Amino acid sequence: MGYPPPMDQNALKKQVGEAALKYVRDGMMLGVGTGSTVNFFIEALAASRIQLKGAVSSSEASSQRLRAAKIEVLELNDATTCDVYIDGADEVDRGLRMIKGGGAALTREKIVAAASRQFVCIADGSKLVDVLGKFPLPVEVIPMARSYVAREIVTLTGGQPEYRIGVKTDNGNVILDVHGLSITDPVKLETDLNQITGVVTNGIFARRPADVLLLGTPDGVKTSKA
Ligand SMILES: O=C(CO)[C@H](O)[C@H](O)COP(=O)(O)O
Repeated sequence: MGYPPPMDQNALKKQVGEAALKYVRDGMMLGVGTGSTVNFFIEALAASRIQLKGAVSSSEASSQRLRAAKIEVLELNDATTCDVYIDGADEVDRGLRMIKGGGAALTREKIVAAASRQFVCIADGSKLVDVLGKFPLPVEVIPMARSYVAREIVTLTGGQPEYRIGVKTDNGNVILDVHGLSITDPVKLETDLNQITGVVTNGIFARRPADVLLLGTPDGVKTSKA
């Protein structure tokens, strides 16, 4: 005894979920992402006294949690822009570029991130990588184009696309997870994948990286800025 037990991944997610409150103020229009780290953020927000103008959500799942916390959820078309967007990541590099979409919400996440003035990424320390790509890259695809897009992805990247069976996105589409990538030029691959007909979008967030990264570590929250 004498040493505190190591913090588990959920404790680190909770830590950064709570730390993200520092970026949220009364009267803001808030963009809210998707996933277990964001769920901790929503819990912290619900327990706070912050009075938002409203929230724009990146998924039906987050909208439900926000409404349960009595936070008004608006359509992006009505909100126009968000002051801050808070979201997690599956991988993040030191340039604050990310892979996202493990929860299949990548397209709406990318849209809300694009329409937000500031993007604060919250992640536990295991998500930090030198090179993106160990986490299979999610690509949202129009269902009828699935096989065609998979073949094009093999030709373009040399990676192995795998159909995420049983998953339908909030937009009614399917997900291909691309294994075996080492993404040394994330902006180029993000752009090139989106040129394949039938791709809705892919989970590389490099053209619009995060502005701030809050990384949960056993030594506390580490903040990096772009
Ligand atoms: O991109 C996402 C959902 O599409 C999530 O941000 C990502 O999967 C991280 O999830 P978690 O916070 O549960 O680790």
